[in-house]
Amino acid sequence: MLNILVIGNGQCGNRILDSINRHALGRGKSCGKLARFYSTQRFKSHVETLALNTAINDLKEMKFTKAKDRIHIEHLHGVGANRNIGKQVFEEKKEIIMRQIEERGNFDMAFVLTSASGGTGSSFTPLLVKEMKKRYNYPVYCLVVLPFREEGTLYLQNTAFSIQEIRQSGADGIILADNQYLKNIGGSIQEAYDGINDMIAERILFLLDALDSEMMMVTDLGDFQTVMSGGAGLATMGFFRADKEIPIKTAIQNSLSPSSLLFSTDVYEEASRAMIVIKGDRKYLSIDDISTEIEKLSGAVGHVFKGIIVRSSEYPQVLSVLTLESAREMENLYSVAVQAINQEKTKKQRVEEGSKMEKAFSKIEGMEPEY
Ligand SMILES: Nc1nc2c(ncn2[C@@H]2O[C@H](COP(=O)(O)OP(=O)(O)OP(=O)(O)O)[C@@H](O)[C@H]2O)c(=O)[nH]1
Repeated sequence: MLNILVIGNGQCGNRILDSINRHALGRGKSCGKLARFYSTQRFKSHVETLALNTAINDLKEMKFTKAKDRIHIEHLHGVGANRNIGKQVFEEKKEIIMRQIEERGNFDMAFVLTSASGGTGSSFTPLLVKEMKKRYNYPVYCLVVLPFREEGTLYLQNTAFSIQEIRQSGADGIILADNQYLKNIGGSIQEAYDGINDMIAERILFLLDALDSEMMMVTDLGDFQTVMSGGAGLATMGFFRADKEIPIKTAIQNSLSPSSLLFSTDVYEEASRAMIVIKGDRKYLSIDDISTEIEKLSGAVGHVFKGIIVRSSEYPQVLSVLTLESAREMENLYSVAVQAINQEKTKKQRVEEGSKMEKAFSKIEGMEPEY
């Protein structure tokens, strides 16, 4: 049995964590508010979850995460997308935060979930990972959500710096999920968030289940670590669940298709290593067909680990984890972020030079109101 820690930082991280807990409780979206009080989690592994946030309202909004796992790091009502304040708060509250992790015992692996663009999650995550890697010797993976590109200059510049800092923090890999890429999920913004969070939760839970299952063909934590250490330290995940009998080759291809991935990439061009885990009834899992399809992928990618879990009377499900040696979409994002940083810099300089407003204000210097 694996011991796994999942931490959600900031609002986005908290919400994805809550979605993971909801799925783990086996609950549908309509589940009542009180579920957390009488349900026990149905993880096979021993999974501890921890939500950290400076904004108490974000923590209160969580429905499926136990109160003892929602930790308020006091600082007004969030850090307002200011990563410098976020970093300062983390340093001030570091021991309180690390004690929460310490109290939860020892782990085989940890995930840290966050948005790249907000203030709290994106500034806490690199510092937290750095601290965890200093104190513990288990791998720490980050799942990082990229912003909608139209969310503004501050979010774009935060993204550029936070991803760079997470890469330098000692994290054992970064799994990317891109709001912009996934936004065609449709509906209102809240529905899009819920849909994206569910996609991420489903993939993470499948992965945890796979790493801790009896397999006909085995992929384990070691294989996952090898996959994640490949490429440029960036990865993404795909998932496909068949709702009827379909050829296993098609199910594998579907898990690698654009509509299944969390981040825009052509896996045959940009992936560096992969892990494919297939689950389903034995009668759907032709080993020959699986091998042919996996060989096609390894021909393009390099090394592909494959795992097969037999679950009677289940249609095939396929999870793909792919590390990337290049990521064109990330390069585009950094170009846009550089423009955003320059735009902010120019604005700041204009304010500092401040001439126009300062001149206007100074006109009344030394004067008194006359009545
Ligand atoms: N996928 C997804 N993205 C979200 C969700 N909530 C917020 N975001 C994205 O997260 C980014 C903002 O980061 P937050 O996590 O809200 O910020 P925070 O870490 O709480 O930081 P502060 O509010 O600045 O203290 C934006 O790009 C949002 O689009 C969510 O539930 N799901």
